[in-house]
Amino acid sequence: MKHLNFRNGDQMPAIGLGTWKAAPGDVYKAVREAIKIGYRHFDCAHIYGNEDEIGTAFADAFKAGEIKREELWVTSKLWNNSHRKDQVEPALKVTLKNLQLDYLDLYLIHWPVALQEGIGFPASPADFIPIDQLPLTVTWSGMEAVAKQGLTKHIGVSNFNIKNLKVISEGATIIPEANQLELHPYLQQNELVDYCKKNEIVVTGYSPLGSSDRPARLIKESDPTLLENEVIKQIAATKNCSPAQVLLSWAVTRGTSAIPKSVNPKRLKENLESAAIELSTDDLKRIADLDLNFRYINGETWASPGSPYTLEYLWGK
Ligand SMILES: NC(=O)C1=CN([C@@H]2O[C@H](COP(=O)(O)OP(=O)(O)OC[C@H]3O[C@@H](n4cnc5c(N)ncnc54)[C@H](OP(=O)(O)O)[C@@H]3O)[C@@H](O)[C@H]2O)C=CC1
Ligand SMILES: O=C1CO[C@H](CO)[C@@H](O)[C@@H]1O
Repeated sequence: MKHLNFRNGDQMPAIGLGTWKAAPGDVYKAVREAIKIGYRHFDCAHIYGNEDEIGTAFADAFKAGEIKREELWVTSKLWNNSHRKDQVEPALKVTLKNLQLDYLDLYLIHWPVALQEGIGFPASPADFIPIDQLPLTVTWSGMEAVAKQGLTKHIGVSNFNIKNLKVISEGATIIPEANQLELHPYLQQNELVDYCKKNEIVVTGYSPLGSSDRPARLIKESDPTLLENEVIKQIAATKNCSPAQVLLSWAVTRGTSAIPKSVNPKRLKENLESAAIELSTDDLKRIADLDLNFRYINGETWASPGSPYTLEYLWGK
């Protein structure tokens, strides 16, 4: 298994298991199966609503002697309604309790967007807290505090552009160690990925298969999804592998991690094995040409009418 190195030398497995939309009942089985076949990296979040079931799967795998805690890499994320400094530790403790763990390997600020306490998703502009009232630096100081207490080994962010990374890095005692972004051939984000690499910020790509269990497609209904893209399919045919494996191999080849979600045993195996697939310079050139700057997770929830947040704030330079 390929790994990505953190600044202190800790290593995160390049392919992890995504758990968003993995339904109750399914996610327990998927995590147990994933551990059995060799997954060592799990991507979780409080907002996915299934951390308790994932925790039971971890606990049962430990009890069965299949794996030890220190052999796993577990990531979770702070939801947007807990951005005050004093909310970070209680939020992380809820996640640890649900996951039945003493510490996380990586804790991320899920979005650079603050919501009022208790709000899961905004229903009106009053549900937001404007960024000048609760700056990202305040949330980051809460993240530094939980890292210093040992509740998480590493801290980072998700959905941060270069500007927001610079905001929290200035004056920080721990420079962000990781950034989780939407990344796939239709959204390559080269400038942001390069910035992270130069600053030793480990990059994880989410929705690497185009989040195909969501209704979002491309600009037009007739456009192919990533898994149906002709170039991806042609490359897959030459390697006798699946389109998903080409997408995941591309992610790992460019030095990023990828966290495909699956609850299907055959696809779990296929995805884990993708890191062994070698892409040629010509394959990489053809995939580079597919970039459309197209987002499956477009951030519109946070930039709804009357919101203090805009798409330019989220995705601009
Ligand atoms: N930080 C953030 O803001 C975000 C983080 N994430 C994280 O990233 C993870 C992955 O992204 P996600 O949006 O779930 O979507 P993915 O791009 O991982 O796509 C998941 C879909 O692809 C299917 N699939 C899985 N493997 C294969 C395969 N080999 N061939 C064909 N289809 C396949 C799955 O179905 P099946 O399960 O039936 O196999 C599911 O329908 C999330 O689960 C979450 O952990 C996602 C979005 C935002
Ligand atoms: O990780 C993600 C998937 O789930 C959330 C919504 O339920 C998204 O907001 C988020 O980016």
